Amino acid sequence: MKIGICQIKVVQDKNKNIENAERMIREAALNGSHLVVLPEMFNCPYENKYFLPFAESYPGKTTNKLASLAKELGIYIVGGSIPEKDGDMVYNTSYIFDHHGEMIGRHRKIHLFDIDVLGGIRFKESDSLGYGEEMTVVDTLYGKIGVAICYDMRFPELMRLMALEGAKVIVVPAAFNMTTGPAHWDITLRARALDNQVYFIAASPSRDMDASYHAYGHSSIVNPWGEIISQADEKECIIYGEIDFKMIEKVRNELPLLKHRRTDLYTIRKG
Ligand SMILES: NC(=O)CCC(=O)C(=O)O
Repeated sequence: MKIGICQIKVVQDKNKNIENAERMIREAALNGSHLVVLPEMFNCPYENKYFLPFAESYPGKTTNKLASLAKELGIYIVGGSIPEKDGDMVYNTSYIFDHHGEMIGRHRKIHLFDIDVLGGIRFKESDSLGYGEEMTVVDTLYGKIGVAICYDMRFPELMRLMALEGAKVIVVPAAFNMTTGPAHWDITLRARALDNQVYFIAASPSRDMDASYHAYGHSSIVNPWGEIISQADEKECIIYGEIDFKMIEKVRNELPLLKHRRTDLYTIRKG
């Protein structure tokens, strides 16, 4: 399975963002991608004040475009994430489409990015967004794929549950920043891939120093041995990588971490 990650430059015009995503998805498909991945909030600047005005209910303009592209091009799309409106709530939501254009999964970000790093970044997603409540693992022709969004990847329990649920590939639309990105991006992706013996696919927007949030970029594909096999810099681009399912089995057989877990000891006992 060939993966294409579109590291999109997000602007303040939703239509332009959708057009740009379409252009890049078409290019990635033309170059042989079976699964195309977009970044977190790819149709909307990553700032609380934009989430509600850019939000749409399902089905909407953005998801209709993704569904029709998936069908026309015969590819799977993990549609980054967009602000999703549901009643009075807005969620940070990723829609997943199969090669027939059917929506096969929807992940609402479970862990909201509420942080305050002294001298660095402060962000409080929960000021404008609601919490997702479910893990997302979808069935594809290629096997099971887990989907989570950005800050979700910092929670090893969720990643492990997806692996135990059968995911061989974990896809994470994301948007780390210039405080945490240089310090934590590579190491987190590599650790999650290594711990769970999965391919780990992380998609970021490109960096725009004129925006209020400076995305780290560095969209990456990491193999189950923890090696980065493809990585972008900070600019708009598409990167590619092959998923070798035999390698997942080989690593899991040679180093049977998932089998060696001592689950009998992993419960905190009181008293
Ligand atoms: N959009 C996000 O969830 C950002 C997460 C992030 O930057 C981090 O350090 O975690």
